[in-house]
Amino acid sequence: MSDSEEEEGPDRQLKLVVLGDGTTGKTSLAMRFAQETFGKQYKQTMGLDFFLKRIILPGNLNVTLQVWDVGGQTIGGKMLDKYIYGAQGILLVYDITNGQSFENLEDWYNVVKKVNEDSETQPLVALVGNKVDLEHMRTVKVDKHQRLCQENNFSSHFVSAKTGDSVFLCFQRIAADILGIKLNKAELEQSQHVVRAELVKYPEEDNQHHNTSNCQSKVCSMQ
Ligand SMILES: Nc1nc2c(ncn2[C@@H]2O[C@H](COP(=O)(O)OP(=O)(O)OP(=O)(O)O)[C@@H](O)[C@H]2O)c(=O)[nH]1
Repeated sequence: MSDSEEEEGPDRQLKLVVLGDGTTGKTSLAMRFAQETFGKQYKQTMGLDFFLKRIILPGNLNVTLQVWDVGGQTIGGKMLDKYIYGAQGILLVYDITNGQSFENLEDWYNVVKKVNEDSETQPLVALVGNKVDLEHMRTVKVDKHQRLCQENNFSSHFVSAKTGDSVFLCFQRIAADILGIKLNKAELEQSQHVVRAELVKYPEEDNQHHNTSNCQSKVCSMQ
């Protein structure tokens, strides 16, 4: 074995399937994780999209995450079972501002259970509340989320695909849990994404207006 091989260690592949209602932000989450981008424009996923991302877990373990981003409209369709089959991890995603998307996770989870009913190994299931940047519009109480996790032994995550808040951490924790690796506090903190505030740029003439006496509250806004 060469030095570089020794340093890098063996590669592992994990299949993670992202499920949940349309517009909860599944594609945005996968794109934020795999490509560090976010698009405000909604484009419905027809069927399935794939994303690949290689991460390194403690012990120099290289893990390639295959993220299967399943369109919200596939529930009840013929292909869904096939997409879920063989997954080591399932992300059940809802939008914290949309109560129905939380309630509907029961249907998604029922499909997961059905697909795995004869399987010896069960996938790890993560409950992911997305859009925490819209905390002021939250309709799904944190208590409800925690209860569902406890009742079903789900791992618990709150993220924002928009700001990137806790997105890498979410995937890293899921991969580590599947592989039975413990992340220490420093590793967890390192993965916490610093939330970036966007500066609102006013047109030139507006700037003059804002540079007057009451400018303090208007020049810099956070979105
Ligand atoms: N504010 C906010 N908007 C988000 C966030 N994540 C996604 N969105 C927006 O929500 C809309 C839907 O996002 P998608 O990622 O396409 O949702 P999806 O779950 O993949 O939808 P389907 O393809 O229909 O299953 C888009 O307009 C996104 O820009 C988030 O964290 N915060």
